[in-house]
Amino acid sequence: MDLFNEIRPIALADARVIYHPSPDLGLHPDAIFAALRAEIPWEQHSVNIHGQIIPQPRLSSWHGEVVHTYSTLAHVLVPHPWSGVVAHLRERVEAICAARFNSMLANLYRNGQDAIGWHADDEPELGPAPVIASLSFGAERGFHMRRKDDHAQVKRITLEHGSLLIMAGAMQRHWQHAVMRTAKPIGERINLTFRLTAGSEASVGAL
Ligand SMILES: O=C(O)CCC(=O)C(=O)O
Ligand SMILES: [Fe+2]
Repeated sequence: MDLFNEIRPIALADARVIYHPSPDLGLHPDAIFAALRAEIPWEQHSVNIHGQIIPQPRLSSWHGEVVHTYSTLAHVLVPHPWSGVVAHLRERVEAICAARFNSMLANLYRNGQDAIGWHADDEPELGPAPVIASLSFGAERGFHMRRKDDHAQVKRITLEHGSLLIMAGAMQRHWQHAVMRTAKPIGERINLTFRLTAGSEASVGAL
């Protein structure tokens, strides 16, 4: 059996979701984790909820060619240029997905208390049916999905060290996702989500 090509479609109505437990990323996942941990400039981002500045329960870093000015963010995020292992992974993931990505959000979940709440990556600049490629390294975490119009429809998968989750089709239109807090004593997890964002590429140089 060729483990690198073991691809598992996730059955989700009105969405296209594919899970690769061990895609060929050209480097061992342990080495990728160590390189990402050291190379990425991890930052504390905050959201502005009705004038209250709230730090996110994780560290993050934007990379690529697109400036993000999402309404909930408390500050404009100027992305870091592609470099090192991040640039390498972008090429590998583009080849595996046969898709182009110009933006990547990195998240560092320091322990089980770090999380990301229910949301969909449905910003207009991602388009109606974005392909989002999500790489996971380090501690395994549960990835929860629920249907936007029926929160009783839920699905949970485990994102393993070195895995790739591809979210496509109308996933972001019909489903939300989250990584919940856990009381389990677990270590660090790094997640990278590669996206293709329209619009603001030209403004990078202006900032
Ligand atoms: O950590 C994950 O697996 C998900 C991250 C996520 O949903 C996001 O950055 O939009
Ligand atoms: Fe997301």
